[in-house]
Amino acid sequence: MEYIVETENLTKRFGKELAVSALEMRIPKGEIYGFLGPNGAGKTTTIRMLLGLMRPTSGSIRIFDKDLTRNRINILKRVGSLVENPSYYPHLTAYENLEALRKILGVSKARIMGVLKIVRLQEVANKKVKGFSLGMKQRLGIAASLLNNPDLLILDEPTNGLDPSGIIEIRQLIQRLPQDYGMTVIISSHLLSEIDQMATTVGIVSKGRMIFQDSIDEMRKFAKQKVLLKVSDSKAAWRALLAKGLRADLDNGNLSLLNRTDEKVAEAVKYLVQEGFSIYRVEEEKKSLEDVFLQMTKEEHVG
Ligand SMILES: Nc1ncnc2c1ncn2[C@@H]1O[C@H](COP(=O)(O)OP(=O)(O)OP(=O)(O)O)[C@@H](O)[C@H]1O
Repeated sequence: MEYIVETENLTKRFGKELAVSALEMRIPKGEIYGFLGPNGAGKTTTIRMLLGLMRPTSGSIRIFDKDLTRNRINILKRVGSLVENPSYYPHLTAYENLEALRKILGVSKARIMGVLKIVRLQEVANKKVKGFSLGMKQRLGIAASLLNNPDLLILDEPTNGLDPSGIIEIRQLIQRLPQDYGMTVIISSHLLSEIDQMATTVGIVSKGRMIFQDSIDEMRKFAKQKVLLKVSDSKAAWRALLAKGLRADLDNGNLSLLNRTDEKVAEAVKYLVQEGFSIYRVEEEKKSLEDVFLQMTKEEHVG
């Protein structure tokens, strides 16, 4: 497999504290790599090392199959990044802000409208940034990170502080990048729900260590959610569902459906009602990243 990013034993210490510990990151080409972990897990430290902003205590980083320390400038020319909240000139327009960066990067003027289109800000290109919502500012930050037409895009918590519609906009924008532009994307987050529908590969860090690295489908097996049913007689209802061939679980008196498709849930509910059960609640079990961690640390899985 062709890896765009490959780290060996990547380690960073701050005094006695081990912020990143023997990380073996493997990011295949064209993937959206969700880099997940709770606050303080070491995501930002790892990203800073990938961007050559911080030296590893030990270990090595290969990007585009070249060693980062020896080919720093050539590698970073092909990398775009958005780390921390970007700063803008609020009294300048979106276009003018990008123009200032364009000159530094030495890319063509045409690229400015190109990246504004990608992030769907072309219509407000000539509006001052001070009137922008947080979501628009984040999109402008992504536009800036795309100016040099990178092969690898690294976004550190780009959805931080955004409302749900802002998160969806960023998601839709990022999802198109590998297909439309051949990019590989790293996106870090402390929220599984944000990464869940965007990433194709996932790396999960906890206390500086990689505790899981595999495809999103493999991760979903761990994070499998259920539909919980609150019914009048859960044990009898469970038996009835099984007898009907519907997959269900009874755990401490709590009944849940294992097949979450709309059709199967509707079928189960309809059947139980027909059989005379009262249904008080049908709800989706929400698993937090912490729940998934707990499960994963029990069965360590680094693919
Ligand atoms: N410059 C620094 N000096 C000392 N300790 C640091 C430094 N930067 C990070 N750390 C420590 O390293 C650990 C990992 O921090 P890091 O910021 O990489 O985590 P994170 O996963 O990105 O979390 P967050 O989402 O909160 O940014 C933390 O315990 C943090 O306190």
